[in-house]
Amino acid sequence: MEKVIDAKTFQLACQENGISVSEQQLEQLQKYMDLLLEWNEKMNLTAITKPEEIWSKHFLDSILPFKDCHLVSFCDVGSGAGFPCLPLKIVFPQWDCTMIEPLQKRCRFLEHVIDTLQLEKIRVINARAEDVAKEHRELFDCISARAVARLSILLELCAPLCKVNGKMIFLKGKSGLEELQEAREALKILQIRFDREETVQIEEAAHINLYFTKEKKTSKKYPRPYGQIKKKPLGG
Ligand SMILES: C[S@@+](CC[C@H](N)C(=O)[O-])C[C@H]1O[C@@H](n2cnc3c(N)ncnc32)[C@H](O)[C@@H]1O
Repeated sequence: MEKVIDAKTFQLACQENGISVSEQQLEQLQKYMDLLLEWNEKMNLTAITKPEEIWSKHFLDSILPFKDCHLVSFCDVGSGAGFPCLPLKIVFPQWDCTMIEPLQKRCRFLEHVIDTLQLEKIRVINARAEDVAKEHRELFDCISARAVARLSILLELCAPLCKVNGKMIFLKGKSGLEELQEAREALKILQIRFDREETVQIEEAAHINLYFTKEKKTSKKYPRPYGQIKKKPLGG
């Protein structure tokens, strides 16, 4: 893959992976980048501030793991400044998207991007995933999270939100495989099948994407309160 440094090389990299990105979608991504950099001066949204790094480490990194997904409803847990959900929504506008983010300031930013880009079929829930999951169960075809928690914790937060036979896709750094080993017991308890891992080299860093299928309905026991999950992750 050519080094991704601007809109054109980003578009080519997507094309090589079977994803077509139109000029209008590139403009929307550029606008999102402008808003991210503008708001980042007032609040902590991202440590990545060079445009060429945003194209690769935020946009491409968010989109490539989902290149084979054909979805109806998608939920991003711990969206922060919108990754991976917003680049996905721009490139796959037919998806119905939900972002769950507990920090109100970040939610305000996410709402502002949605309004400015006039995105439809997308919403922000200002809450923690474990609180949403108490009420709203088995709702989404696919749940994802990037840089939110270790895998055994994420599985407990996300499984209740996912439909039976739905997918869970977690974007991990180099600790991904070690986290997978650590989460073996949690997978058994929550009846989640590990499907595959995919390692993607984004510039100097290896990114490990982990793919799962939820096989059975999640017991009402989960998720436990966050304090308990953190203190004693399932199987830990
Ligand atoms: C390091 S940021 C990553 C943001 C984004 N996913 C990304 O990759 O750039 C982690 C985000 O997860 C959110 N978060 C932490 N615990 C959470 C929970 N229990 N439920 C939902 N979001 C959570 C935080 O508020 C924060 O915005």
